[in-house]
Amino acid sequence: MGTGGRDGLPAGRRPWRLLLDQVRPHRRMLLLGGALSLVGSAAGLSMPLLAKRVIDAFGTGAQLVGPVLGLSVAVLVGALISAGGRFLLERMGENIVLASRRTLVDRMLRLRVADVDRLKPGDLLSRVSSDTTLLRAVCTESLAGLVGAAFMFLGAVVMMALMDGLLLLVTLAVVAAVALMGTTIAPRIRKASLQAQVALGEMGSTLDRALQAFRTVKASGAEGREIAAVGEAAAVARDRGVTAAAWTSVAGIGAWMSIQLAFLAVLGVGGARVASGAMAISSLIAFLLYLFYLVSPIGQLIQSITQIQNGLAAITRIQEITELPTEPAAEPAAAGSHDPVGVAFDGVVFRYGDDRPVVHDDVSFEVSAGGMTALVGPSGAGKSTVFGLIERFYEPQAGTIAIGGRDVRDWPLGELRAALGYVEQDAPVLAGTFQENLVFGAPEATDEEIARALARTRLDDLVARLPEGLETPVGHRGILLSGGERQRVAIARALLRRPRLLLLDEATSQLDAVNEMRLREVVAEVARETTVLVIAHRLSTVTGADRIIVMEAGRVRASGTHHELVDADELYRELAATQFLVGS
Ligand SMILES: Nc1ncnc2c1ncn2[C@@H]1O[C@H](COP(=O)(O)OP(=O)(O)OP(=O)(O)O)[C@@H](O)[C@H]1O
Repeated sequence: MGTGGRDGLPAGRRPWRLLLDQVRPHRRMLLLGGALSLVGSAAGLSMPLLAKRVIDAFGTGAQLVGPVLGLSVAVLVGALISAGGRFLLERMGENIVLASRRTLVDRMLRLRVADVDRLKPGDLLSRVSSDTTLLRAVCTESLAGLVGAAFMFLGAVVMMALMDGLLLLVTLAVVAAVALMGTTIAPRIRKASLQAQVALGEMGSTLDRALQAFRTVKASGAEGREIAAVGEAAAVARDRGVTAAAWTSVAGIGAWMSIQLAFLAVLGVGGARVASGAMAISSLIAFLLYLFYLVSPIGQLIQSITQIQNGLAAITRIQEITELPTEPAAEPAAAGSHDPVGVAFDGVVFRYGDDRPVVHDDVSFEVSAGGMTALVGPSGAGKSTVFGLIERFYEPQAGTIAIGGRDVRDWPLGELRAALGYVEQDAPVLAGTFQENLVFGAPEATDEEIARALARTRLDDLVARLPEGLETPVGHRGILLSGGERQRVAIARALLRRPRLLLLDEATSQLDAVNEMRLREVVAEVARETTVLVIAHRLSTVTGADRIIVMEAGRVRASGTHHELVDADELYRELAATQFLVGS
């Protein structure tokens, strides 16, 4: 994101280059579409001359059929060729939008977790949907339109020069004024456009927040405030859009007035020359028609400048994402060993950012392969962060983390993640059907493996009761399932990957006694086959763990079995006392 110059606009001409990079792969289509447009324009350029011939034929009483036929064919062929060229350019624009969306999404999903933590999902969405759309107009109408307009402009100038040099000078003085105005106004349009897109992104993220926490919004009676917040962001986008429109109008009015002046001047000077017999009336009409051909490229120029400024703003926002570093490629690993592995943290120091507090302050512990180990401790002690570091979502500032005796940095990322099963805290189910959620991490899982995972997570009864079985939708973020069911679906999904180490971040929400017992059974059973590291918020779920590690304020303060810790560690004794008190 460090490319911003003043006003958040990119420094130098880089966005231009980026814009051309988008177009380069489609240059053949651009050339063909552009060429057709040019031929269409050339047909247009021939019209005033053909019209002059028709007028002269009237005057002299010569044959009319030839000139009229020529004019009609030029109109028809010119229109058809222009339409073909335009279609090709539009098609190219759609291809550019598709390519930029694909690149952007590919990049986004490969970003590092630490970077995505800082970004807003709604804003990211708006970059993929709305910013990319702006590129279409730039690459079709603007770039190709500019080429066509330049051709028309030069063609008209040449024809006018051949007809009358003085009238041409009058006309060019006007054009110079318009060009000067365009260069002053363009940066303002671009700035307003960038700000409008930023406001749109802001609106997207505000709406996204409200939709993600729909129930909380309603339960908090916050609908009105959230509606107002989204509306405010939309109003900012509108204001910026209006600012851009105002500058575009200024440019348009300026151009229009200059053109009127040019027409009047040409009519005045030309009329006098016709009156004195220095110029034929048909030549003045043809000249005025060419002036018309000079005017439309100027209009096109103004429009192109606006669109290009919008496009440059959009590409800046797209570039902010594509410039971020990505994770090393995490290609899915080939099925390797499924033997359980141990974990070792050695002197790990970690903070989420240079300006953030230390979360792990010299954390060291070892978990041997197989069996179940629990991480317990007060909220904020740094337990979930242990999982984030094992998955290599983040890199510690000091110390080492080894999985199966090998430093995590020495594991190919895909292989490391294939060896791990990770069950996030809360809402770990995506949208789609039961089946889609189960095989999310293991698309090649067989029906037999799915049935086994369902049985192991005690979900088989539930699925048997559902009208559509595995094809039943689970709702957005699994909203149609209960908290306990969601957690077991997430465990089943992790198990289908046959992990060598299962990381289970227990949901903080209270499960009912039946669900809690089921979860305990599931975990105990899984621990017979693989290493299970569970973050427990309820000690009752882990009293049977082989080993319990007690964390407090970013440090490991004790470890042992439940009974050892009740005897030896004050904090653990307190946690146990409070929880059993509450539980009884
Ligand atoms: N993505 C993040 N970016 C910045 N800070 C974070 C991030 N995740 C956690 N933290 C901070 O790190 C600290 C430890 O968080 P962590 O989630 O590891 O604690 P925890 O022991 O798992 O807590 P809990 O039991 O409440 O889930 C907290 O102070 C938290 O605010």
